[in-house]
Amino acid sequence: MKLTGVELRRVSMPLKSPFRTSFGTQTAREMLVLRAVTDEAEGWAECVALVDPVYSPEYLEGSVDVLRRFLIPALAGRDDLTGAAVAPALARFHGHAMAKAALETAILDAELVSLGIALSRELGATRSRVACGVSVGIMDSIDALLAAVDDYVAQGYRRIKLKIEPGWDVEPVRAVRERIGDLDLQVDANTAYTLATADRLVKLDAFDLLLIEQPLPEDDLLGHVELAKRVRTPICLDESITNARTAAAAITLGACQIVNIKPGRVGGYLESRRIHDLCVAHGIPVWCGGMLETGLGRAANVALAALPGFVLPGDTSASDRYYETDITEPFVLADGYLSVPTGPGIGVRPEPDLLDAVTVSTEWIPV
Ligand SMILES: CSCC[C@@H](NC(=O)CCC(=O)O)C(=O)O
Ligand SMILES: [Mg+2]
Repeated sequence: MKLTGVELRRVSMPLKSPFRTSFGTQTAREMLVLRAVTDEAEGWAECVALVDPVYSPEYLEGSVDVLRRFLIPALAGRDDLTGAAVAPALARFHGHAMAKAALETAILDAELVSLGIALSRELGATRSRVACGVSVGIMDSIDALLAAVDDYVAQGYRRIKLKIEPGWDVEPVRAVRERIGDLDLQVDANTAYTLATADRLVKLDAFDLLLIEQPLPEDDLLGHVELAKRVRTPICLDESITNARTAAAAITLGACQIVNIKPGRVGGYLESRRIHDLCVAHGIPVWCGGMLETGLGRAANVALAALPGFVLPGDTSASDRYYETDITEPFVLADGYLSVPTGPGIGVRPEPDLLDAVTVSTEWIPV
């Protein structure tokens, strides 16, 4: 397969309601959609980098720049291009996992479409549907939080995840646990605590949580090792897990007992499968994280979440969790599950007029 060029499309999707985490509040999701044109098929993907480098060092304009100047040109001139060849071709460039993931996924999608193979099949999925959790932001009041949680429980979500930060942790978790009975419940701090302020997290042991996600800064593996000795609730890492090597280090050190696998954060779906395989070998449960993806990223995440080691509900919510209108056929929750796409590649395509309606700009990069 030979790459002709890549279209980079800035997209802005309004959120149905503000999504507040410990690192800020989002009211719209601006992201990058990639369309890779090859001599055999087109491939689609999205780059999940945020506009600001507040979740990880990557940010949207940085991804555009590194794709335009380094990553896309690195794939020029090859007539044997495959999805598996992308990461090695980009390895000399440090970092930029989300930009690399998007480019690899677009090439992998084109390859699988040309072969008529579904991404789920390529990755080794064993399920036809995946159990879904939902991520609930920090709210202005406990009442507002409970109203939102009631709605998600009524929709059938199989797990509730609450964003927390110092000052919004024990009380909201207690209120939600009392409200939802024994439904699966977990929290995500997005690095908001330090070992000095983490003692509050010991109080969360009273609420039978599935896990506490990324309580400390992403580079504080030893802090997580110490915290894991103080809290009974399992520690799950997100931002700290940047590839299979850091996953192996975190597991070996005892920094985490569960791993959130996010394809954009780790450089793509092939590295995600490597992390999955590593965690299964170590008896570490994994689940699929989310970055408020459109149906493009959501389709690929659901395919990944269908692998056998994904034993916990992921942040693979329905399209209407964040968006009135998705740019693909919407993903609709059925009994708390999403069906795994069966079509070739990622199994979905943007609907042109819906995509145009949220497009801010497009740029063609020939190779
Ligand atoms: C806007 S970045 C959000 C990162 C956050 N993601 C979620 O909470 C799930 C978002 C989703 O439902 O896609 C995480 O750290 O796990
Ligand atoms: Mg997280």
